[in-house]
Amino acid sequence: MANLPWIEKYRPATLDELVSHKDIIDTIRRYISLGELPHLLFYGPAGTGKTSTILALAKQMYTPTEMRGCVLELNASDDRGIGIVRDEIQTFVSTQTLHKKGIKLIILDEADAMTNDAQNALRRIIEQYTATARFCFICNYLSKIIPAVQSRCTRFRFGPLSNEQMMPRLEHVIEKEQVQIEPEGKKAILQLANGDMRRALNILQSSHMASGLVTETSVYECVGHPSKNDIKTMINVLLNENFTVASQRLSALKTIKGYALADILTELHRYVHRIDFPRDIRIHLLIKMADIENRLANGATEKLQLSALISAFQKARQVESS
Ligand SMILES: Nc1ncnc2c1ncn2[C@@H]1O[C@H](COP(=O)(O)OP(=O)(O)OP(=O)(O)O)[C@@H](O)[C@H]1O
Repeated sequence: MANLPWIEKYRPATLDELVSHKDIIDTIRRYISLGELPHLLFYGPAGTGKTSTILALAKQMYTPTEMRGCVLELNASDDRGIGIVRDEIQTFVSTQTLHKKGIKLIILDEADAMTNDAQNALRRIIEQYTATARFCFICNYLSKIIPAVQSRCTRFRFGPLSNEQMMPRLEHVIEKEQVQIEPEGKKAILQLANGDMRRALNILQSSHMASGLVTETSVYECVGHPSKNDIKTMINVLLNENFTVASQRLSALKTIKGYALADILTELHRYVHRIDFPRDIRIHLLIKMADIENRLANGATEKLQLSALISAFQKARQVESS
């Protein structure tokens, strides 16, 4: 246990340990108590407890010995094509087990990576073995699950966790691991995690390992995310310097600190909303920044996109002064 990453060490073992999504957990508890589990489809952003919920449900439904025979868990490291459906899943659901107690559970984690052929092949199997097996599909993008599979399942959306929901869990781990941390450090972790509990625990663990006392600065440094001071400097440069100076200073800052332009854009976005720009200028900046983010996500070079960002601010200033 001691060597485990904290995300695994503190993976909720029971449904009670899961923070948030109370409605979903209550509904699942009802299914278990009535012994009427439907096929399930959990979807939503990463690190919100989808896998933990189904694993906790499985632990509640089966003893450890039964788990081995009754639960099949497939994730992204397994083949996602039609072969796995024909071979592994079909064989698993059609084989009799020594434990006659109940139904089998097939967990298809990261189901959005399954090919359409594989999902289509599952339609028959889901219906054919509905008396003896239940399927749980887990994915980030609902649109990647074919409508025929969606309509066979009861869907649950796991939204991002709020800071109020994450804080007690974060503090639980801080206490157990005796992490020295300042209140501002906790706030920085929650802000960077953005509703993803896995990310929050990973940042906490790496910041703790990197420095004795976890502070706001050490958290930002640890993940290589632009600090508030550096963002203020960047805004200042963008709003006041000419193109050449802005280009030199931002490139230098970016290189020295190793910041990614995508992270800089995320932080600038907050500022653009906060600064009192005239309406047209704000709209111009937001559209340009969204374009740059899109191009970065599609593999454009950072150098050219940084120039595009500086140009967007230069243009905004021109419009404002004219
Ligand atoms: N609701 C929650 N309550 C408590 N801990 C959580 C919760 N959600 C996530 N965690 C923590 O984050 C880790 C990752 O969670 P989990 O694997 O369940 O996320 P997921 O929603 O399945 O993510 P992904 O879509 O990336 O697979 C867990 O091991 C646990 O430590």
